[in-house]
Amino acid sequence: MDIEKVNSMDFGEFMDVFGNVIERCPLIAAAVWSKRPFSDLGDLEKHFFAFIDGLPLSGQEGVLRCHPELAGRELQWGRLSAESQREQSAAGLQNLGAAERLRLSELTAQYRARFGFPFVLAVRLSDPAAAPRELARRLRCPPAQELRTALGEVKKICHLRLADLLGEQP
Ligand SMILES: NC(=O)NC1=NC(=O)NC1=O
Repeated sequence: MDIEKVNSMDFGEFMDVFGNVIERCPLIAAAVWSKRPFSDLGDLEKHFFAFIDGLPLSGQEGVLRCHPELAGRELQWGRLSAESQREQSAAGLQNLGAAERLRLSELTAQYRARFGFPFVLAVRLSDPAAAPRELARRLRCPPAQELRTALGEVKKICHLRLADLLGEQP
């Protein structure tokens, strides 16, 4: 899909395609539609990122809270969005051993208890086996710093999803 096609989309088409590039936050795509025409993928992405950066703290935390846990119940029960399902299963999170799954769930529970939002990691860009180690490292970060790190992961996921949709190299 090229950027001219994107610019020609009406609101419904745009939402059908881009509504979930930020996981379970269609409001962001609905707002970004107003910014058309977009010059290229980078311009489209810039508007998604700018919306997130312009949110108040409560809104930024809300974006993170819309993300499913890594290898959590929603993955077990097949309740993930198509995009998350693809990402998490491609990262092998569906095939964790019982001990690995328990370790990850313990760490994600500690993380959520400390920060008030789930641990978000762009699993397509990281070694999934390193997720527990990365989670344990980030668990020790100051809240303000961790919020920035987590939003950075949301942006990486957004970039990958947009690149997929526009048929570009991520
Ligand atoms: N909590 C998460 O990090 N979730 C996810 N990361 C991805 O890359 N896809 C997800 O669903």
